[in-house]
Amino acid sequence: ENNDTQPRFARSVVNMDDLLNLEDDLVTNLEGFAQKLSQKARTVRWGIQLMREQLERIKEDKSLEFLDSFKSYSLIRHMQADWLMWKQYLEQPVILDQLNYNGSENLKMPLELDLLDAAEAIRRMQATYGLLSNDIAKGLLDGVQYNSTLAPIDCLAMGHHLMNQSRWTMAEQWILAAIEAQERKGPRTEMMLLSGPSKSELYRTLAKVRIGKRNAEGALKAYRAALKHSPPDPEIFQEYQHLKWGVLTSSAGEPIAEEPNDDIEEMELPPCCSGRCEGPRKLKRLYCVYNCATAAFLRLAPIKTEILSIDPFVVLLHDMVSPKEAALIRSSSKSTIFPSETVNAANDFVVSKFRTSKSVWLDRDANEATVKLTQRLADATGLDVKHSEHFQVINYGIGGVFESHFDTTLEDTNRFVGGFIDRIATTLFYLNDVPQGGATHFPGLNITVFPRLGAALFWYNLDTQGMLQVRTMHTGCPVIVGSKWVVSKWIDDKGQEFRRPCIRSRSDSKYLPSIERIIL
Ligand SMILES: O=C(O)CCC(=O)C(=O)O
Ligand SMILES: [Fe+2]
Repeated sequence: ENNDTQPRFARSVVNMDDLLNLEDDLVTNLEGFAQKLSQKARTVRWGIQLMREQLERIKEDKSLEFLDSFKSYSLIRHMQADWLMWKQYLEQPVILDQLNYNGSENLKMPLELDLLDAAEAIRRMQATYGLLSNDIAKGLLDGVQYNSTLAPIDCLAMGHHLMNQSRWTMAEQWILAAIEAQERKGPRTEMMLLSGPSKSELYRTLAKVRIGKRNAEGALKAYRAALKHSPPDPEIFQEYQHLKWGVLTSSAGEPIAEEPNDDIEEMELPPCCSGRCEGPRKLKRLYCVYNCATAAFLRLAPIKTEILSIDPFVVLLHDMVSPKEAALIRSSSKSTIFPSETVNAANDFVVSKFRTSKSVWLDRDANEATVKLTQRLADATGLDVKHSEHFQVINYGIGGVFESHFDTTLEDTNRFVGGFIDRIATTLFYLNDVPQGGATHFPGLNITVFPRLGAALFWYNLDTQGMLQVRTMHTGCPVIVGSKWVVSKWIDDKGQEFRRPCIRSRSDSKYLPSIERIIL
């Protein structure tokens, strides 16, 4: 993908202000244009009135034969010259002032690619949480009713997006939602003035989707509805007739693309982003401790530590980031944050659909907050955080996800050769509450952690012999409402040899100076 220089509006919330400002400028600009148009219309109307009066005065004379020579002169002059002036005036276009998008960084319009990003995000969110199109259109998201709805044109556009992918079943849901939205007479959009969609267009699209689904009966029914709602439309009628004859002669048109399998597995999203799944979970009950063991300072200020799993070791550390620190980190990365990249098979960094977020690296001295976080993490984990990567600030926008993955970079067999460094542990600091969705989920552990401002999720990717713990596979679940800000910190295996030495069995783990000692 060579779209790496595009703003990718859907992938973060940081550019939404730019978009709102741009929309504001565009509307103001259009208002200026409308003013010029009304000015012109006023001039024309006034001209009409003056000419009418003139005409009445002339006609007041009983008969045209008595028209005096001055009046005749005046009429001829007017008709010969003034109408030319009018013609010129009327033909002169009213110009819409050009906004300078191309030149300016903050005046970028969303592209087709952005709409694609946004529509894909909604499709993924729907598949992950099992949301029905009509519920979304009515503002009912995973059981929560919001005071906002989608317009018919929004639903129709989702339908078109899915039709392009031959996802007929979902497309049909969206077109039906569009029809319902149309009937609901909810908030109106200005496009109703220019391009509808009309009822007949919606039903015609429904017919096309049903042809895609090979549901000829349903398609005919939709065509009949389209015809009922439109003035006689030969094009629709012809489509209807074609289908009818095609059905009667049982050669239902050209072959149609197979519908792709909308399995969540195919999208590598786990089935339980909602956190409401039954399933094996080793730790049946909440298990909390005050950690005052991994640093002397913690005897004064122990860290509330929630143990989520023992093997692999996963904990949720509380009060690791203050609201002020979180705000500082967010604001200091807003201008530098960029579409996140992942490494592909050819080892290139690419903007991918597996990770729809924006991110930026901050080193430990970037600001007061990163300095504090570094110290707190060292205290909380007992690890040597000098051996770690920079902080990575991540923001997810519409339906933002990070599909299931491991954080490690090496194969087990390469981990101890050539001086390569791998990520022994991961920390995710949550910088805000996410109103809905956006959990970090471990499919292999049935653990779903919803972001809470200030909490930090910590786990070991490698076991005490340096091997990958396969159950540390994890997912950044789609954000449903709001946005999600996290900071990740990956800790190197190299450099922790004395803090978390290689040991053969768990019973030896009492010799670990690192955080695992809190469970002993
Ligand atoms: O955002 C999340 O919850 C997961 C992030 C993650 O897995 C990563 O950055 O490696
Ligand atoms: Fe990760």
